[in-house]
Amino acid sequence: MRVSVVGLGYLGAVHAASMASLGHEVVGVDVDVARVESLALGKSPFFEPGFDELLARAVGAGRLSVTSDVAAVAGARVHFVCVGTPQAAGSGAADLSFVEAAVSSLVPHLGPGEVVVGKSTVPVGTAARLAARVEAVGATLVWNPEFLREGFAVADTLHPDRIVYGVPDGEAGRRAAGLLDEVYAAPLAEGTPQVVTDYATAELVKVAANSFLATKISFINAMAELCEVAGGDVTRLADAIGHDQRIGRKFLNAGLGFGGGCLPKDIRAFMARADELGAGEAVAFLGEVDAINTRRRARMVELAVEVLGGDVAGARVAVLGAAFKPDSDDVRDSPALDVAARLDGLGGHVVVHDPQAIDNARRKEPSLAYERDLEAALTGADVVLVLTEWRHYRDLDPARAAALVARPQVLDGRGALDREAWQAAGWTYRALGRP
Ligand SMILES: NC(=O)c1ccc[n+]([C@@H]2O[C@H](COP(=O)([O-])OP(=O)(O)OC[C@H]3O[C@@H](n4cnc5c(N)ncnc54)[C@H](O)[C@@H]3O)[C@@H](O)[C@H]2O)c1
Ligand SMILES: O=c1ccn([C@@H]2O[C@H](COP(=O)(O)OP(=O)(O)O[C@H]3O[C@H](CO)[C@@H](O)[C@H](O)[C@H]3O)[C@@H](O)[C@H]2O)c(=O)[nH]1
Repeated sequence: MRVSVVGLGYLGAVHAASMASLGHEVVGVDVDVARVESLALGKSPFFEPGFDELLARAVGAGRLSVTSDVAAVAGARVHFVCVGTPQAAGSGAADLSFVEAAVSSLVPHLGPGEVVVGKSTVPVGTAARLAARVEAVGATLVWNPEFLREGFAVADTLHPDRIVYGVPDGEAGRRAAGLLDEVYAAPLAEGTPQVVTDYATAELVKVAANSFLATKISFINAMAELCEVAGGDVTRLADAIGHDQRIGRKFLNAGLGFGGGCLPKDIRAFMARADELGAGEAVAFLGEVDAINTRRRARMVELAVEVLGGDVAGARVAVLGAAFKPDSDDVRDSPALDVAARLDGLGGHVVVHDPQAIDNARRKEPSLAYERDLEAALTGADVVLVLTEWRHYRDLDPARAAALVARPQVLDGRGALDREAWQAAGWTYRALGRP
């Protein structure tokens, strides 16, 4: 089927190439001309495992074309809206200007019976508000939130845990859902659970899922705070409670907490929207989830100051990791980069290493020093902070690393290292939530 994808960022570009890999004829549209030029050549503008190959195949086979001219969407039967919904400047609310602009640009090119599919994460009530504009030209709006994780984006798109549609009542909604079923025929044939619901529920499913994940992470980080004052070990605690099938071990990794372009801004936007609806109390706990999360960053800085004898000024600080999570080059609200910047602000000579995110990190924090070679980053360090759990850091040989640094002191912000092995190699090992 001919489909269009408007907005080709981490979500949209992967969605477009994935739809092409399912055999659809895809036209991708983005207002960022440099991004369009790169994608049109089959070159990914960001790092995402498996995406380069998928993109090159889709473009090479002629199944994916990319343009900045939205008129090219004409003739597609399904149009996916994948533009950003960042946190608005000066408030926690979502900035919907990109979604508004994308829908406005699409409407003049829509025909009767076509379907506009919102995939961006939006505050509840957005779809109902946008639907009239789409329906005015005889098309139908479906809200189909996306749950992919960066680092696993291709697999999550092609083999999702579930597919959720928010559709309007009646025949138009049923027809639109049927057309979208044709696009997603392959994952549906694999038995992917499907939930078809109203717009509000579909929008809420997305922010509820991210709120739950954020809460689970902050819960274990709150336990880490308790472990720190009481002398417990949060890793053992997480293992023990995670054995309970009702709790589960996933998303109980204590450490520097959550960052990225989704969880932080989504819980803030949820609180802002709930306030507007007069239901702020229902999700007020998310304020605590956010506060616990940011306290972890401050605690990591304290720990660095402590092991440096009370003063960071002049010390060489090796920060391993800039991306908000491994297998991504995304530095949006990255806890690692935040801690690096705070230590730089205290006068430390901070050198940041990351296998993929240095260019993005440099754009965001230009005053930090960056080093692409891991051994060079470690050389002469007074303290080493592991802030993103890349495999490269897990695989470090602690004896070899000890020979490079000035002082063998390591702070494991992600529970990434084998504590016993590092201690055996002469390192002073400290971690959040562990004795
Ligand atoms: N990144 C993820 O892992 C992920 C997962 C699930 C949901 N989401 C949601 O998906 C949405 C997109 O997130 P992202 O991470 O891909 O953002 P992003 O910033 O990486 O990409 C957004 C893209 O939209 C383009 N754009 C903006 N306005 C446009 C317009 N009017 N027409 C065409 N293109 C336009 C931008 O140039 C950019 O390339 C957000 O709502 C986000 O919350 C993201
Ligand atoms: O036990 C854990 C798990 C994760 N994190 C951190 O939490 C953040 C988010 O991780 P993750 O959820 O894996 O990455 P995202 O790619 O941001 O994905 C989330 O946000 C997306 C955008 O909405 C959703 O689609 C996904 O389902 C949701 O997991 C990262 O900083 C991780 O380091 C922890 O600190 N401890």
